[in-house]
Amino acid sequence: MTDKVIEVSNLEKKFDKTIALKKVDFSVERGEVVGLLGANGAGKSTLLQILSTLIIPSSGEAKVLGKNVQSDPLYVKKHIGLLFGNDTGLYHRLTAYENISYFAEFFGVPQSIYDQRIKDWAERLQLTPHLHKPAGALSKGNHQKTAIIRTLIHDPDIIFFDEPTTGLDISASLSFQDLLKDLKAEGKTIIFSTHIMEEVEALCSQVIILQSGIVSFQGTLTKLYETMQTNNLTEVMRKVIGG
Ligand SMILES: Nc1ncnc2c1ncn2[C@@H]1O[C@H](COP(=O)(O)OP(=O)(O)OP(=O)(O)O)[C@@H](O)[C@H]1O
Repeated sequence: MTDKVIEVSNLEKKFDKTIALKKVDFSVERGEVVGLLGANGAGKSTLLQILSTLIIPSSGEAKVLGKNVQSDPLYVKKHIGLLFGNDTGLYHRLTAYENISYFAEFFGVPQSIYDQRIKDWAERLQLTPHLHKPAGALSKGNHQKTAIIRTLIHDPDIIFFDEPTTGLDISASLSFQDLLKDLKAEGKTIIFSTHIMEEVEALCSQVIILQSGIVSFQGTLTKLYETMQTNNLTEVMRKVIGG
């Protein structure tokens, strides 16, 4: 039996005259890691923002864990983690630790549990020496690592990452990839947008390609390679989005 945890049907989003998403249909099963690909402006962030209840669609429907994102936003918010690469939303005067623990308490995570999670993940992402510095004084990469831990601290079932490795160095990016593999092994469902093809090849069981707001492909990488008659993802994306 399939267990569809994300269902999107006929979804559209317009910003004045700009059509950001057009008749978008897809579903994601529990435990999938999905790479969301497309050129700048293709609609990736818009789609993730609708799934995260941050903006409302113009028409159509999006469901997360069987709940409509518009009619049940609180339920959806409780069960998702989200991170937007260009806007971490951290409080600059609070330390990295305080930013994460504030969020954990908001979600009712007991201190003994969140302390252990912060300790483990900070170690993995090489953030430990910076945990007690104000977020405003952190480098871009350490800021992003703090936001990654904050995204995961309430142990969400579904995780949306919009360009999560923005600002991370190679070592931290690889640690992040390992973290994603562990989350996948725990059965989490993850959708992440990225322009880094190596991340997609290393992590994704499925890919969704958006072109000018339209889903032009959804399926496994194997299927994508067969369709495009090459097993080089960068080549595929060059053909699909040009340049
Ligand atoms: N708040 C907004 N107001 C007006 N137009 C918007 C708004 N948000 C997005 N758009 C437009 O919607 C389209 C899709 O943008 P979106 O940010 O979803 O693309 P993206 O695929 O995430 O791009 P990138 O790879 O550059 O992050 C673009 O034409 C963008 O200019």
